[in-house]
Amino acid sequence: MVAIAVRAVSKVFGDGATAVDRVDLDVASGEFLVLLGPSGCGKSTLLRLIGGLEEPTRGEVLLDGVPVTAIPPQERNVALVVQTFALYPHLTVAQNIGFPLRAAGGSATDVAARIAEMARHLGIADLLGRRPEHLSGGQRQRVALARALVRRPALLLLDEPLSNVDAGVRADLRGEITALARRIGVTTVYVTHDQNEALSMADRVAVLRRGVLQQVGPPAQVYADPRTLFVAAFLGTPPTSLLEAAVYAVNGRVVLDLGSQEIELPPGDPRTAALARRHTERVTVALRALRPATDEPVQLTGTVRAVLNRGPDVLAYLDTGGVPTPPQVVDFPAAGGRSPERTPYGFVPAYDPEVTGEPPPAGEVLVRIAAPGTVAVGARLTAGLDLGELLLFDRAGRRIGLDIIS
Ligand SMILES: Nc1ncnc2c1ncn2[C@@H]1O[C@H](COP(=O)(O)OP(=O)(O)OP(=O)(O)O)[C@@H](O)[C@H]1O
Repeated sequence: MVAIAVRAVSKVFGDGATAVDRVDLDVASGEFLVLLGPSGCGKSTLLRLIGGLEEPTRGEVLLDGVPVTAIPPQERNVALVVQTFALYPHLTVAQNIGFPLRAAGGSATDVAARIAEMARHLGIADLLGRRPEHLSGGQRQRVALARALVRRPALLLLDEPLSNVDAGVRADLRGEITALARRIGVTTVYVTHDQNEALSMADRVAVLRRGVLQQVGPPAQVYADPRTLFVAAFLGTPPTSLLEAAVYAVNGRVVLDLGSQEIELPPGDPRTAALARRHTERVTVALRALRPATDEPVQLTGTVRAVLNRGPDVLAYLDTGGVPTPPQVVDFPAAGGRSPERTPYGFVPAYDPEVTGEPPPAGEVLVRIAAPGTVAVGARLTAGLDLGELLLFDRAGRRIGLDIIS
């Protein structure tokens, strides 16, 4: 096992594209770290930089304190498995798994024992005589993992290894990979764009956007306590609802005006001081799926626009009449919006001057209704709001009041 230190690493490709932008990251020995982010955010490039397969333009990567570029490839003891891992078609499963050991001059007995051990770990002992063409996608990735791990690498790098595998098998393999990495003791960096995969597998998850590291932490923490609007929007099943609000903060009263409804923060809410400085500003309110109202002091009412039955629950798409922030979280301050209008509190919010054009569709929040409950399209529905779970972001996508909360 090896500890990874990424120090102020940037990677700029020949065409000028910055794939990785001043990333600092530490991965402890034996840790399972997942790099998460949308397509093109630099995950694979960062993984390759960690493995020493790419050289940083600036900064350096150290494995157990030694810069990787200083270590010859054959001595790096790094194994990489990618999405479409090529097995040798003319070799059997056993020969494929044993290939790296034979290439390194291992004895026949030792090679056979290690093949049997890896095959047992990955549940493919009955496939050893088959050729890759007679394997399913999931079985092939098991063989690829066995071949990567048979050399007992100190560092395992996995680049979307399950994206070509059927959904059911993928769920099984997620659990097996994390259990196996822990059992055999290998530091693992796993790349995915799938938040569920990341949250279910990682000891810690590192979220990347456009080459910039947004946040690193245990899955539950990154989910519950996102530092940026991007992280809040990227993590959420069902998707996080994002609404625009104008801040009214006068005489100790703090109201988030959503257009047709409002959320008033109670006196003493830890975010009050931060919001008091933002009177008349426009902020983004991020809401994870709500529940039908019971006796919460703050509630949102709307018309049910669509209903999605998901088995264990029903998801209602509630039109609250508010203004949405685009879910893809475009670069601020260019987010879509509406023409400036006075709020009921008598001020014109500080909207971005460049915003013009059509008013966006009305803001929608998702309400999760426990099965077997249901709700009709067109019905009025009131959702309850837990203010402790309300996330607020400024126009640069930074969390408001985080300094107070954390
Ligand atoms: N060899 C290369 N030459 C030029 N640009 C590259 C090269 N490799 C990656 N890039 C660019 O760097 C950026 C990051 O790419 P990278 O493959 O690391 O992203 P990713 O998050 O892994 O995406 P995906 O999930 O789609 O694989 C992209 O804009 C990509 O086009």
